[in-house]
Amino acid sequence: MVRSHSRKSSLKSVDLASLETTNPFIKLVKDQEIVEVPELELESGLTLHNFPIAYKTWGELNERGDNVLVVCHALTGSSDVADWWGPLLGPDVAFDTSRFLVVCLNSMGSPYGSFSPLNVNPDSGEVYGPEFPLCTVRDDVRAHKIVLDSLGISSVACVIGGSMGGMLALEWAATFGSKYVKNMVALATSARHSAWCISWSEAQRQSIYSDPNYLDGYYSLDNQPVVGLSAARMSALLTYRSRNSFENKFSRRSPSVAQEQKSKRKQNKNKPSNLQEHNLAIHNDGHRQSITHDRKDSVSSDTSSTTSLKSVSSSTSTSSVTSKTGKAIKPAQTYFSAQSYLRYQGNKFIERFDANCYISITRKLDTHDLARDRDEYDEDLDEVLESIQQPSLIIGIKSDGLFTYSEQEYLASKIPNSELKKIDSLEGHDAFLLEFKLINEYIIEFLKKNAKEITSSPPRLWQNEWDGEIVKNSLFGEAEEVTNW
Ligand SMILES: CC(=O)SCCNC(=O)CCNC(=O)[C@H](O)C(C)(C)COP(=O)(O)OP(=O)(O)OC[C@H]1O[C@@H](n2cnc3c(N)ncnc32)[C@H](O)[C@@H]1OP(=O)(O)O
Ligand SMILES: N[C@@H](CCO)C(=O)O
Repeated sequence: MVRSHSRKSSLKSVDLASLETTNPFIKLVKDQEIVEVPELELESGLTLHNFPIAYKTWGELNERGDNVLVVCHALTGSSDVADWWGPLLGPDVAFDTSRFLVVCLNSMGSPYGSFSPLNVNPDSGEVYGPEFPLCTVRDDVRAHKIVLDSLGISSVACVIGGSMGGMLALEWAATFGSKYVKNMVALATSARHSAWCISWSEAQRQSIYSDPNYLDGYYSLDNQPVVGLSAARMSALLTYRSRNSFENKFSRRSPSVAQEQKSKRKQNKNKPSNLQEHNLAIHNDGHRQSITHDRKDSVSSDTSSTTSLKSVSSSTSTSSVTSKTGKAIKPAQTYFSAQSYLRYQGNKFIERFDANCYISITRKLDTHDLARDRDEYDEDLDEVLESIQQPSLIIGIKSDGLFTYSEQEYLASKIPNSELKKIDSLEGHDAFLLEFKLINEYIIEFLKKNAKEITSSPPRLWQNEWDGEIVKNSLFGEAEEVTNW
């Protein structure tokens, strides 16, 4: 793990304590900078003033101000590249901190420090909540460019991102051109959000809307619509993996005791005493907002789960629940490891994300269309892509059902100076966050070819904190040789 070395901006720093008053999620990201962007006109025509953008940097800027890698995060990521692409970050790996200044800026709408529904609206004195303005991917890159300027950056050696981050990478390349953005790497992404992806966003937002605690988005943070938000994350996760990765990982296994504990599925102390309670317990297992506990002791009042099927199962094998004819009831297995995984992931997510932010940032994805309002190309997507002059690397995942491999083929077929690489992983879309070895190799190879002046320069002798130890970067050896997976 490499620690960040903050590069200071000439923009005013935001008062963190005041931001944290209304946004408890900011403190999940350590050591980031948050600056105030004085003004930006959004694509919608609305002008924002003095709004926060969070960022982190690693490495040092060279004298020319051009050894910069801009790394863009995905939907629920933050500026902390070390947190989600850690193995790619450090001396001599893809995001080579001994030669590049690596910068990651947080997208608007995210709860991790940039302008979001959790900020106070100066006009009302209340948090924006559902009144937060629509911000697009193009708005993000224009806001982020203002921050890069404030860091003394003259041009970007390469912009890199996966999924939503890939949308930003494409917008960076199209908006600022090849004089400013020299190269681009886009993984598992699209030039415009597909009908399939828009539909998944919609289904996830509907989960949130249907939570009685949602209150049109005017909920208080201590009573978030966590049921809807966790359901949204569960269905999103299914789109991030593949059928075969789940089959491989879980099959029809039951969860282990540890997994069951992780999913917070409580044992019901009161075993079902009759057939109705027994059936009810199976029926509502995992229902987070069960009201039945008001009527029956036999159903847990725990907010994260209701009655434990395990107790039901054991009760049915050992208990006296019987049919009218006195026959012991033995239900088939109804609780599986795959379920406990989803419940755990849902629980984990509500600890780190906000429902209005989720709605805002999924709407951002839906608006993504590289051709929108690019009148010089008659809003023709082929023409917009053909205008991207930068050497580009497109990385696609064969099993990705969300941003399909054929979408990556399309990008590579239209962007003139591009190459396409494949990740043959079972993991589906999220392979862009998991298949570090291959991604590292592809990016190193691409940068060696296209950012040769920087990759072949001697490492800058800044002191690097690696695994807590202060070490000097090696002056010898090729990147591949020192990459120990
Ligand atoms: C401040 C911030 O948090 S910034 C945001 C960080 N996140 C991002 O950037 C978003 C991108 N990242 C992601 O989407 C994910 O982290 C990924 C795709 C990279 C990896 O997902 P993970 O959840 O870490 O991995 P995976 O899907 O394998 O799940 C592993 C977890 O499920 C648990 N688990 C596995 N099987 C089961 C099961 N049957 N029942 C219960 N739990 C299970 C594991 O114990 C593990 O728990 P842990 O997270 O407490 O270690
Ligand atoms: N797992 C990623 C997927 C979105 O591309 C995220 O949560 O950001």
